[in-house]
Amino acid sequence: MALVGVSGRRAGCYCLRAVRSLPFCSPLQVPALQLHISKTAMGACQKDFESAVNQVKLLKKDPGNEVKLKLYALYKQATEGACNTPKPGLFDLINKAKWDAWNALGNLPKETARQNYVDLVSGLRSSSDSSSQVKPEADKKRAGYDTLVITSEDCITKIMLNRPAKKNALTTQMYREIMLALEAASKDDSTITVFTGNGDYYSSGNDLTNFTDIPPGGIEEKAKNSAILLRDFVDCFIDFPKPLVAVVNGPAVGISVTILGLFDLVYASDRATFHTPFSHLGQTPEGCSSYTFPKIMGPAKAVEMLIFGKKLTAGEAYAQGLVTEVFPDSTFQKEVWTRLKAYSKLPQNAMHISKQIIRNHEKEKLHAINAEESRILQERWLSDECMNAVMDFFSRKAKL
Ligand SMILES: CCCC/C=C/CC(=O)SCCNC(=O)CCNC(=O)[C@H](O)C(C)(C)COP(=O)(O)OP(=O)(O)OC[C@H]1O[C@@H](n2cnc3c(N)ncnc32)[C@H](O)[C@@H]1OP(=O)(O)O
Repeated sequence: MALVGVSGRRAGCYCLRAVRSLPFCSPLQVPALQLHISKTAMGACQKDFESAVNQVKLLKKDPGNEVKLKLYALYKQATEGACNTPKPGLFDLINKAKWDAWNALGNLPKETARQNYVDLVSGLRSSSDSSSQVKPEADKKRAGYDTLVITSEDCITKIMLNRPAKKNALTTQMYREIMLALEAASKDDSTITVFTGNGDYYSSGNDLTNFTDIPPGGIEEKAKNSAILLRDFVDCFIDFPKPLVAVVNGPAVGISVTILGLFDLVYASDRATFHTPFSHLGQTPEGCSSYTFPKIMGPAKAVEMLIFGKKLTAGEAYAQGLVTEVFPDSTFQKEVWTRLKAYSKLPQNAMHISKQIIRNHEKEKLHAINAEESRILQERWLSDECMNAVMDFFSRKAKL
């Protein structure tokens, strides 16, 4: 089984740009996914799986590169199991994107991968079938994401973190899906892109179970991979070309707070709090916050947050310039979305060019800071301080 005929373009956020250049030659086929069923793909839903593989070739509409990558990864997982090939080189963009997508599935069982593949194709078929009908300009949920709900309406693409039972803690898969979603949003018709959380939390930050899934190369390899993931993830925010808005519906922790310094608007419910307990976790700042926070709120207040882990209320975060505006929780959604819908009607090009003027001169510096923060964290994650903090969380001794 092979993915064939792919070609790449040069890129900064290389993983995602590689996805962009996955080819789609004919509107009636998915030639990048010329799949042959492997004999290893046995099991309860084998027939459904084979049928789904065939249906992919008959899709009327290009499902988009992120979905194609997802299909590729699920197919490989279903037929060969966990990613077992060496990681392609840094500049082998296409193969690295494919490898990353497959590797992100970790130890997902083959049967689950088969089922997920079947479900994904079924979703694609129904959206492909219905897209040939006349449709109102309706809210369209994007297929191909397990941890996010992505919709586009009124020229706004909304990326909603969707693990409410886990307080929207960010798993490895979620980081990858967010990067894919940002890449797609940078190219879609929307004017602005919005992040928010489903449920009572905006996000509880990095999912601490990310530290428990240790690869064969041991914890050093885990730390190295995590540092690369972190750097790539934050790079996508630094480079994002359209106005980026955070609709902070509830408490925010860790990396979900630090990257707010890279957003263009931050609207918060008065229920939201902002907490970066890095020292408590034996960790250090990321998301460029070691630079953006002192710049936004002054060094004294930044130190209180980033070194001493002071949790800010929404009102305090507003007073310190991290938040643009705070709304009462009871009217938060209504007020914010009314505002954003009005903003989204402003001339798109003017807004995007203004963002470039405001942000571009700092991009190089931000990338360097991101690389340095990620490098330092790679070491921190191997420290006793950090490992003990993670173990404390799982033994329920510690809570923020
Ligand atoms: C690769 C890139 C790395 C980037 C690094 C970033 C650094 C950071 O983001 S540091 C911040 C890490 N986050 C935390 O330390 C938060 C840990 N969570 C908590 O302290 C608490 O869960 C909470 C204060 C957020 C909420 O407490 P509450 O009592 O309301 O709810 P819980 O019962 O604790 O949570 C429900 C459910 O969700 C699980 N969960 C919540 N947050 C996380 C998390 N960050 N990682 C893993 N799991 C989390 C929690 O365990 C519960 O699960 P169960 O229902 O299965 O017990």
